[in-house]
Amino acid sequence: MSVSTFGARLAAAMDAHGPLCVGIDPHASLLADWGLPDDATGVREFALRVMDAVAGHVAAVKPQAAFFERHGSAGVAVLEEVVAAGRETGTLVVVDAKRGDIGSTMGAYADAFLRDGSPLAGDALTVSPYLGFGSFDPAVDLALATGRGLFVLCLTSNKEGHEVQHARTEDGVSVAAMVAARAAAINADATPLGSVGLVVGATVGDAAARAGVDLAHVNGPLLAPGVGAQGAGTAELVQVFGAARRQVLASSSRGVLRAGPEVAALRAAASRASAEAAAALR
Ligand SMILES: O=c1ccn([C@@H]2O[C@H](COP(=O)(O)O)[C@@H](O)[C@H]2O)c(=O)[nH]1
Repeated sequence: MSVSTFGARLAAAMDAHGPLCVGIDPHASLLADWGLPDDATGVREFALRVMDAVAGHVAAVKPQAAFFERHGSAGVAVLEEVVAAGRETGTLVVVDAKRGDIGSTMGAYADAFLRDGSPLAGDALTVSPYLGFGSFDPAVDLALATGRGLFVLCLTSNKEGHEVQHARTEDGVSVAAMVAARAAAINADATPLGSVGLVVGATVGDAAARAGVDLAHVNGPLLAPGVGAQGAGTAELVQVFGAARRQVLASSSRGVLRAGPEVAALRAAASRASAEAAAALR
């Protein structure tokens, strides 16, 4: 039986719902604003309410694992419920756990986040390439075999990212350009979109050009955090992505979540953010 690829499913979801991913980041401060306790029961109410509001209305959701893990096993169990809710509602789930380790350990992370039947396996996982791109070959292999995807950190939205990402390898190319080229090689023959994407912050300005990263040739999705709370909007999306804009999945967490706790208000905020991203990227 052939599996549909993550790239194909994401392209279809963006065509159907627009290019927005809503981040599910149950910050302690947001739990307080929503009148919820800062424990796993509060996180559960928060996360499932966001799913109620946006599932079926946006292309994807992106639970940030850290905000679930900080509540221990009960929090991780809530993350599993979010993954299950995505599966039940047909909403793509990008688990933002930024895993990266030596290959033998990466195989265990791949089992946890990418293997069929694992309760933490959504549709895609964020990974860190700073132990070497080849170190997560086990994750690439399992993602491609199971129709899942990866988003590899390339040009991150934080101001410190350039220290590593613009550094030059011994071949004289930037680390970010090397990461992008390796993803492009894996995606080379994929249509309509490959399944190994990059994380490129919507806040990075002209960083892709400065680092020699050819975003349009990655042939994979570009996850763009930084929209909303970190200051990026329509103009920044246009500036950062240019000719690569059709590949972009813009991501906003607090920018949408601050509209809660009412489901209708959350849905309206997501819909506004989605329309703005679409205007910039289509
Ligand atoms: O470069 C990156 C990579 C990941 N993130 C994550 O995205 C969200 C952003 O949240 P906002 O509330 O919309 O600022 C968060 O989970 C980060 O860990 C990122 O911001 N930048």
